[in-house]
Amino acid sequence: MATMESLIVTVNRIQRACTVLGDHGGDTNLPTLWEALPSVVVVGGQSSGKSSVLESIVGRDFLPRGSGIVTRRPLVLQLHKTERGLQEYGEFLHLPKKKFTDFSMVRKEIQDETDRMTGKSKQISPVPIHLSIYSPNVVNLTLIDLPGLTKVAVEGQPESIVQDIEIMVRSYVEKPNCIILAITPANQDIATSDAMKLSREVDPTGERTFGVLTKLDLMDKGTNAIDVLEGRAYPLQHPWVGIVNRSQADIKKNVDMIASRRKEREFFASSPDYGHLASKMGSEYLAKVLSKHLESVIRARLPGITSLINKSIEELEAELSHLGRSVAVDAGAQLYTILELCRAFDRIFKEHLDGGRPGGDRIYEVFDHQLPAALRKLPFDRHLSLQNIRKVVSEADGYQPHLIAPEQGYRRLIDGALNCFRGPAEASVDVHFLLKELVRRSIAETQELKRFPTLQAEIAAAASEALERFREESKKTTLRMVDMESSYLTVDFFRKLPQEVEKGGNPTSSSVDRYAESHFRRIGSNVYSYVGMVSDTLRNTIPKAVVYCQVREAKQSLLDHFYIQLGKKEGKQLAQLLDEDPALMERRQQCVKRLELYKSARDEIDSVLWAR
Ligand SMILES: Nc1nc2c(ncn2[C@@H]2O[C@H](COP(=O)(O)OP(=O)(O)OP(=O)(O)O)[C@@H](O)[C@H]2O)c(=O)[nH]1
Repeated sequence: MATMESLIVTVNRIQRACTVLGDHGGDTNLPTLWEALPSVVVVGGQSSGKSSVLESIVGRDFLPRGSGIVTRRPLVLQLHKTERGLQEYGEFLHLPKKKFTDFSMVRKEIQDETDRMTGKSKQISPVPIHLSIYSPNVVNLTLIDLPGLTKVAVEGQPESIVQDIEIMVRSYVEKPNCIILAITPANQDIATSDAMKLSREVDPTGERTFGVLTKLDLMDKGTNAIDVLEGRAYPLQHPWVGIVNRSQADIKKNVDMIASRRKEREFFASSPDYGHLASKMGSEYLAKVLSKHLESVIRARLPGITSLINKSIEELEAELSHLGRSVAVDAGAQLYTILELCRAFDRIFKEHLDGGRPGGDRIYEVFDHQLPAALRKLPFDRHLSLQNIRKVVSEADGYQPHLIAPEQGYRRLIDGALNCFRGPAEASVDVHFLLKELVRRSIAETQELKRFPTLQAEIAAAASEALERFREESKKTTLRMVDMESSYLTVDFFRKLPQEVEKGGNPTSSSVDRYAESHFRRIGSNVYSYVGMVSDTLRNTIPKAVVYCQVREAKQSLLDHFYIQLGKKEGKQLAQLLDEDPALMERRQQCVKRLELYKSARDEIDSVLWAR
C-alpha cells in the first residue's frame, strides 16, 4: 500500500494543480476535483484562536494579525515534512521558486496577496492562496484556513461581509470530504460557539468534526473543561483536543513557537485537572491525529476519486470534441479551415439533393405533380370556344375571307394558346424556394459550422445570391422554350390534317360549310390537339431546363463566387469570418484547463499506486 506520506503528498500536489488551473469548486459548471479531495478546514469565530492553532501546528509565526477580518481569502496551508537539519522555508504557489526563510515575510506576502485579489475594499474572495511550508518540525498535512465567523462588520467592511463569510465557510464544510477542525475558546460558553453550531448543522453525527478547545489557561479559577474534553458534554466521534496557545502577552514578548509548544506540554503535564489526558492534548498531538486521520480518509476515498477522475476525463473529452478544435491564427490555415467548413456544408447540401437526406424529392414532386396539374388547368376551353374561334378567325381574314384553310386564324389561335404556357413555365422556376430551404437546412445540419455564426451568415448570403442568379437564368430559358414553340410551328402536324376542300367535292356546298359551326369546331379541335402536343413536349422539357439551370448549377457551383471572393480576402477579414462565439471560446479554454488538471491528477494517483 502507498505510504501515508505519499498519499497526503499526492493529494497536496493535486490540490496545487487545482488552484493553478482555476478549480476551487462550484463557480463553473465544470466537473470539480477540488471538492472531491479530502481536506482539513479550520473553522471558528473571531478571536477563537484559529491562527494560533495553525501557527502552533506549524511551529512558526507567519499569519497576519490585526483587528477586524484579517483572513479574507482561504489559505491552503500544505505542510511538508523534511529531513532533520534542513532549513525551514515557505513557498507560495503564485511565486514559485521564491523561498521564504523569513516567516515575517510570509505574513507580509499573505497580506499583499489578499489585497491583490480583493483590492483595499476589504471584501472577501473565494480564490485560495496556496502556501507550502517545508520543515522538519511539521507532519504532512493540509489545512485550510478560512475567514473567522463574525456577527458584525467592522468599519470599512461592507455589511454583507458577515453573510458572505458564512456562505464561504459553509461551502467548504458542507462537502462530505471536508474534515472540520472546529475551534472553540474554553473561556466562552460552548453552546454559543460559532464553530460548534455550524459543524452540528452540517455534520450532525460528528463523524467529520474534530473539536478543539483553546484558551484552557484562561478559564476561571475553579472551573475546568473536563466534561467537554472527555466527550461527555458535547460528544463527537473523535476525541476533543485541548490546546494552550500563546497569550497576547507572550506574543508581545516574542515568545517563540518552540518555547510555546514546550510551555503547552508543561501546562498539561502539570495540570491537576488534565494531567491524566496529557498525552492526548496539545497542538503537536493534534497535528499528528489530523495527519493520520487525513491519510485514512484519503485512502478510503481514493477509489472514488479515481473513478471520478476517469469519468470527468471522458466527459471533458466528449465536450471538447463537440466544441471542435480552436481556430488557427495564420491566414493560410484560416482559409483552409473556411474551405473545409464550406465543403462540409456543400457535402450535406448535395446529400439533400441526391437523396442521402430528405428534401430533393420535393423538387421531383414539382415536375411530377405541380407542373402537369398546372398545364392541365390552363384555360384552353375558354380560348378555343366556338365563339372565340369564330371571332379570331374572322378577324384574321380581314375584309377578304380565307379561301382554303384559315392560315392566319390558325396561327393566331395557336399563338394565343401557347402564350398560356408562360405561367406554368415561370412557376416551375419556383424550385428556387425549395433549394433555398435546403441551403438553410444544410447550414443548420453542418455541425462544424455551429461555432461560426458569421461564416454561417456569409455562406447563407452567398448561396442565396447564387440561387437568385440561377433562377433568373432558368426563367429566361424556360420562357424561351415557350417562345420557341410559338415562333416555329410543327409543319408536319398540319400537313397530316385532312383537307376539308378535298373531302367536299361540291364547291358550292363546301363554301357554305366553311362558315358553318362544324368548320369552326374542326379548327378548334385541330388547334386543341396541336396545343396538347406542345404541352406534352413542355412537360418534359421544362423540368430539363430547370434542372439544368438551377439544380445542376446549385450542385456544381453554388459557392463558386464565394470562393473567388474568399481568395481576395486578407488575414483580418478571414479571421472575422471565423469569429467564434466568445462564450464558446471561453468554454473551450476552461475545458482544456480542467482536462489538464484531471490528467495530471490521474498521473499523480497512478504514480503512488504503482509505487506500492
Ligand atoms: N492565553 C491564551 N491566549 C490565547 C490562546 N489562544 C489564542 N489566544 C489569544 O487570543 C487572541 C486571538 O487569537 P487568534 O489566534 O488571533 O484568533 P483567531 O481566531 O485567529 O482570530 P481572528 O483571526 O481575528 O478571527 C490572541 O491574542 C491570542 O494570543 C490560548 O490558548 N491561551
